[in-house]
Amino acid sequence: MEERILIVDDDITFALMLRTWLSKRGFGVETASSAAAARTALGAGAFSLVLSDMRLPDEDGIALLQWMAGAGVTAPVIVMTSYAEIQNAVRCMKLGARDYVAKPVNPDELLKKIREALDTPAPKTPAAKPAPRPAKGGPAEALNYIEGRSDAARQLYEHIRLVAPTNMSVLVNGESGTGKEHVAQLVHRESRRAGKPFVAVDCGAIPRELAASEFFGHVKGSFTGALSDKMGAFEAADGGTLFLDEVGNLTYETQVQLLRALQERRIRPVGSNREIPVDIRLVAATNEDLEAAIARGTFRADLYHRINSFTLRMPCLRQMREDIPLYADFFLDQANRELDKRIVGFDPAAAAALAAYEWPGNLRQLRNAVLSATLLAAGEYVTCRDLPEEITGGPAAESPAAPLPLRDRASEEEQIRRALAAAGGNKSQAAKLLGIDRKTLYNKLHLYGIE
Ligand SMILES: Nc1ncnc2c1ncn2[C@@H]1O[C@H](COP(=O)(O)OP(=O)(O)OP(=O)(O)O)[C@@H](O)[C@H]1O
Repeated sequence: MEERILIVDDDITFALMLRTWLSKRGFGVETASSAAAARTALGAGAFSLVLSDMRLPDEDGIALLQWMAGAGVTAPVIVMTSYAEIQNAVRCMKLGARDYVAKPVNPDELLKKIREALDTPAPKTPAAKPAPRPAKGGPAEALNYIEGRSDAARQLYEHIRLVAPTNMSVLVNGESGTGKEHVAQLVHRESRRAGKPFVAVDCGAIPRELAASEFFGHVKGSFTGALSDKMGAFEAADGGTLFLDEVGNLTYETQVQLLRALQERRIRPVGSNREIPVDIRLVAATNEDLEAAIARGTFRADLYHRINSFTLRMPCLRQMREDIPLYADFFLDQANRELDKRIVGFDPAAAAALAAYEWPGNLRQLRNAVLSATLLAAGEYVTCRDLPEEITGGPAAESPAAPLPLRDRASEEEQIRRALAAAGGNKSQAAKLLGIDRKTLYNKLHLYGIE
């Protein structure tokens, strides 16, 4: 019998992604977007495990745990929580949660914890069922990205999920570093071709004279240097997805050849007279305005229409400002793992500098900035000193443009202490960082007894 997991999270996109990912690993998965829906689902069917977010729209994870204990639901619970809420996760563990994972979720870690929870019977469970091993895990790549929560990001992922299951050719259009290749892979993973190959060709990197061979293959001896038979990208992607990156860089001649192959659904390797039928779904990416290229006469209109049954427009990072902290935390987590460091977060000034910057290099630039800052950070937090100068506005400009919001009383004291530390004890500077005037800061210092 398959193991059934209930995911409780009001972030529907994330829950669906997790459901797909876990289903592919052999679990039966259901989702609930509120504590009330979770109670209904738990009441209606047996689950082997519950994976619940800490914050739910109607109640928190703690209340759900208490209800489960009262209702005699013994399935182990793993809570998902942000770094800021680790304290609550600890409370959940005291209330009987089996484990917790930090969001953004690291898929390998999550799978490991799920398996551990399923393999170790709960102390009070009298007859734990023998757990059949879930299907073997696929590449960890599957969750190696995070979905933004801004309107622009939500709309992108909504469109991806609509177009992915179809056979339509997709053009991914956006600035460099916005994650076009990631999106192309996601379209593949969420399609019916997911079990088949995903073959990426960087159209900007193929020498003109080798393009035909790269796409269609060649037979030995067909040209100087063709030392053996070679399979082309079309044939390699048969049944799956062919991803043409930087499609605007194709020469006119190659565009004609591609168009023919796409129309006829057959290819002929260079030097061969054998035609091979191919079944591919095309995803192409570009950071160029292809319509302008058509107007200039450098890109064929007929090929454009072939590769562009549907356009996915990638928002640039500055259009998703509210997602910057989310991505920054995600990249920090990646960097901590990669560099074996334990940096907890960004100090207020660094966080504000990240939020205010324009990010011409988009997610790639943010990832690189966070990676190098993680390497440089000497304390617990990334500070402005650790960030590249173009982001902080130079070594002297430690004060960011955007003020830091003060949220609730619990976090306020901590924010104030961090702002003071970031400002080297200078109260005017700290007040500026916090977006409050000096007098208010003095009042608050008095209130919290901060010297
Ligand atoms: N949603 C995401 N979550 C986490 N990381 C991401 C996401 N999207 C992109 N990245 C990271 O940003 C970097 C750039 O992504 P990618 O190569 O897909 O961009 P691109 O738009 O194809 O860039 P280019 O046009 O320059 O080829 C990658 O290192 C990737 O890891």
